Amino acid sequence: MKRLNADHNPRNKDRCEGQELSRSGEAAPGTQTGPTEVCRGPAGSSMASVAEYYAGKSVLITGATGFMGKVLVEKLLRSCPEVKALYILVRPKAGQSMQQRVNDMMKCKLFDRVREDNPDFHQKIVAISSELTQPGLAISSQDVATLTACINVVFHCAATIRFDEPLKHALQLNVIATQQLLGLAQQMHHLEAFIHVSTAYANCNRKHIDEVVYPPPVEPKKLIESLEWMDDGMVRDITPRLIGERPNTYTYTKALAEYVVQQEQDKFSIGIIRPSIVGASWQEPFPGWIDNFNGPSGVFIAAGKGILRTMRANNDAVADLIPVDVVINLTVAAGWYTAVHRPKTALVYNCTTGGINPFHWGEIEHHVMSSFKRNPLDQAFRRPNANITSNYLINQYWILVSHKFPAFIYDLFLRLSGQKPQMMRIFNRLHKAIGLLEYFSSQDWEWGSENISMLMGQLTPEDRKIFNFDVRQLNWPEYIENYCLGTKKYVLNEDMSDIPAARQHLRKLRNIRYTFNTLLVVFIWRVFIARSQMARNIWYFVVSLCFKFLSYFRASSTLTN
Ligand SMILES: CCCCCCCCCCCCCCCCCC(=O)SCCNC(=O)CCNC(=O)[C@H](O)C(C)(C)COP(=O)(O)OP(=O)(O)OC[C@H]1O[C@@H](n2cnc3c(N)ncnc32)[C@H](O)[C@@H]1OP(=O)(O)O
Ligand SMILES: NC(=O)C1=CN([C@@H]2O[C@H](COP(=O)(O)OP(=O)(O)OC[C@H]3O[C@@H](n4cnc5c(N)ncnc54)[C@H](OP(=O)(O)O)[C@@H]3O)[C@@H](O)[C@H]2O)C=CC1
Repeated sequence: MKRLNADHNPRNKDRCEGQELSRSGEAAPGTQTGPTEVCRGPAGSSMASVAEYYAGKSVLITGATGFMGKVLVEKLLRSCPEVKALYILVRPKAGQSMQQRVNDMMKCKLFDRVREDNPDFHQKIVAISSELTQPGLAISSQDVATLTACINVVFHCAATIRFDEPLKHALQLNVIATQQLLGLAQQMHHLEAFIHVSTAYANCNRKHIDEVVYPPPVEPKKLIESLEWMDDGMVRDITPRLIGERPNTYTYTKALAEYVVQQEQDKFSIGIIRPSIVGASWQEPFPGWIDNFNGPSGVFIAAGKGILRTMRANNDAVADLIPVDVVINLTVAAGWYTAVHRPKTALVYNCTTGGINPFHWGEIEHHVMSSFKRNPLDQAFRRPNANITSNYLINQYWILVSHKFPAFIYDLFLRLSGQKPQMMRIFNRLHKAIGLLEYFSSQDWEWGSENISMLMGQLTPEDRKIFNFDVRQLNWPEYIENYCLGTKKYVLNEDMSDIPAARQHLRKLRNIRYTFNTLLVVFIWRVFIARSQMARNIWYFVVSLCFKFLSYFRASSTLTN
């Protein structure tokens, strides 16, 4: 471990020696953040509660229109009501101007509680036009001047989270844009904390992951320079060699980004948050809030609609889901801690559940299925009945029997009735998506969580409740139930009052299945009987046995009367 010369920087003058809270030693010298040393900030500031700290502060958020960014904006407005302003970097998209997008975002149900507390909450949100893939993040010089003059805390959430992103694009957004944002942060006169949102899977090539920044797979600067002159075809060809044991360009570029962020730890105080698989909210602002198909949500929905019947996953592997509100509470608290205590080196927080309150994919399957049977989704294709298996061949068999065959029959029916076939197309997309997720559901990892415990210990009892990230209290079955309901209400926008009709629909599907199965058995049997003497003999034997039993039963009941 090399202690970096934080005190060479005038901004770090009042950093002081602190007590050691955790020690982990695997990373290479000069690249690891541990042991995590903390130090007291200026007298009095360490006594401030989280909300007191954010009072009067200006905060910059990237990725505020995304899943986690929105929850972060909401939480800061609701639980730190004295925050001065939230500057959010937003780009125009899909024919909508930046302002239209921000207006739509603020109308979202997620903000209902904030709206109740403060109907004028939108006045605190300042949208700044920015395209992160452009030079200078495409922020106007006037906006740069505003940001450098007033920002106290930066939360960097923006990223491409697609698993199939071409390397050049993933690098552009996840690494180069991060570098540019760090450049902007350096110019900020009053910056107190820079919080970077990474992923717990940035180092998924390791089995045990400590709260340290590991050596990058390649020096980011060199990679950026090399990719500059390569055309897309060349980059595509060398991507598998570059990403090595990592499953995709997403985890690879997130690992590089962590390193790039850590390189700036001498210049300002940094925190790196590493959430695992972020799911619907647990408690805040209400249980079950979710607004996208990413990660497990798409899988749950596909299973709830009866489309997904089989997937490769290990029943006994830990499903490291983490509720979005837990991640955001930790992020806000880490912002407070980083600003107030000014750690000498970037502190990494592994925001995971597996080591603290483990739950397994097999259990997830059970609870998701029973939840969707109790509260079905509208117009299910078949009755929800998904099974996970770690066996490749068994999975392939069920894909053929339970995915491809029904899709073929359904598309045939659509064709015959003059409609456009669609089921095969849906299944092809589903297979692509689950194929990309299987890596994460087929194995498990261990994450160290000393910094999380340390942070929890630093909060006042009141803050521990307001910014709760103690997942020991998480009741998984209840959480999964609310998660499934959340996908129904907020992702699919289905009406809860239609649940009785959805149940009726499932009963209809069950009856269709029973009828179909009975007809199939009768048909096969008839074909068999017509062709085989042995089958006929068995059939006569069974029928005569039934008759004998009936006559015996009749005779014995006549005698007793
Ligand atoms: C009950 C059984 C129990 C099962 C248990 C097993 C569950 C396993 C779950 C494992 C999750 C592991 C996640 C690991 C997360 C790593 C953590 C992070 O840092 S990173 C954070 C995590 N990052 C991610 O999760 C990113 C993963 N997603 C991707 O990379 C891309 O979306 C894509 C490659 C899958 C499809 O690309 P492309 O073909 O260009 O198409 P589009 O993108 O345009 O979408 C097309 C359609 O598909 C829809 N849909 C989307 N996702 C899913 C899904 N998962 N599923 C189903 N559907 C999905 C989408 O809504 C759309 O529908 P529609 O509007 O047309 O109707
Ligand atoms: N979701 C998960 O399971 C996990 C997420 N994370 C991390 O959390 C962070 C947030 O993830 P999440 O909220 O789920 O992701 P989303 O995809 O929901 O949000 C991504 C955000 O980044 C913005 N963005 C993307 N490209 C650009 C661009 N070129 N210019 C400006 N803004 C851009 C998006 O803006 P726009 O709306 O304009 O597209 C959006 O606001 C990411 O860093 C991710 O790596 C970590 C672990 C798990």
